[in-house]
Amino acid sequence: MTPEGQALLGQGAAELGLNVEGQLPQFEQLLDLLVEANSRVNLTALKTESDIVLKHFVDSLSCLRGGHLDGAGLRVLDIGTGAGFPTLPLAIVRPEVAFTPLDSIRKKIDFVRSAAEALNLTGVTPLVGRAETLGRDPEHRERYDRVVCRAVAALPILAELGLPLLKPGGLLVAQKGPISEEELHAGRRAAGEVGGGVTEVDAFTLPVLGDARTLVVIEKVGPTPKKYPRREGVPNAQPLFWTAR
Ligand SMILES: C[S@@+](CC[C@H](N)C(=O)[O-])C[C@H]1O[C@@H](n2cnc3c(N)ncnc32)[C@H](O)[C@@H]1O
Repeated sequence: MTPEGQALLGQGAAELGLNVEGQLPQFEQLLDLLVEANSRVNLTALKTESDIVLKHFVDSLSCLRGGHLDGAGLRVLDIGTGAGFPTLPLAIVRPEVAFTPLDSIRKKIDFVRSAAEALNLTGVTPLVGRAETLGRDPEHRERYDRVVCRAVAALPILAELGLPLLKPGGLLVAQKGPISEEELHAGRRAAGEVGGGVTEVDAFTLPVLGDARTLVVIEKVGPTPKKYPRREGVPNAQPLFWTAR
């Protein structure tokens, strides 16, 4: 990583209240692995060092706002992790947390697995599959303390995919760009339908770049009805309470 990249990472993390100096070698290695893998398979649209540092690394770390991922032994599922975001940056700074990054695309999870091994992130257990399938699997349903997801789907869809996987009292932390009142309203209704309630809507700007971001937190306050999640593809095709696309 160039000195400019290191400075951006340090500044971005500092704005989030984090000091990542000790983890700089791991972030540098992750950058190298991502750039190298991206030259062979298309893993992420972001290609420049500054984009990867700010829009992948720092953006993923912004998920730590609110302290919802602080706690040794927390079990965290990352739905639609893609090339490992937000899991990999989070696992670098929170090695005491157990992360399960999930994606339906095998080549993406192959990368996440090899990167986690190379970085010695022993708390990371990547999984190929769909959230709808996991949500109906007794080995995964109601087994997680937290579900995180970044740039995956509209809030009502995330509520249906995420809430079945949470233990009672668990939290879904959805990382989004700016969110419309309509999406938020539908998300609140969908959360209620699947046993959750929105407890926090944290609008902020991304360090350095100033892009608008929102962290929406949904708490699992009651059981999720057995009929959720619906079968693969249905939550996306017919989102609960949400028609505006
Ligand atoms: C736009 S990408 C975002 C990737 C990553 N979270 C990030 O922020 O860079 C969305 C990812 O979610 C995955 N995905 C979408 N729906 C899914 C589902 N129901 N179960 C598992 N993965 C899903 C896709 O395969 C894709 O890799």
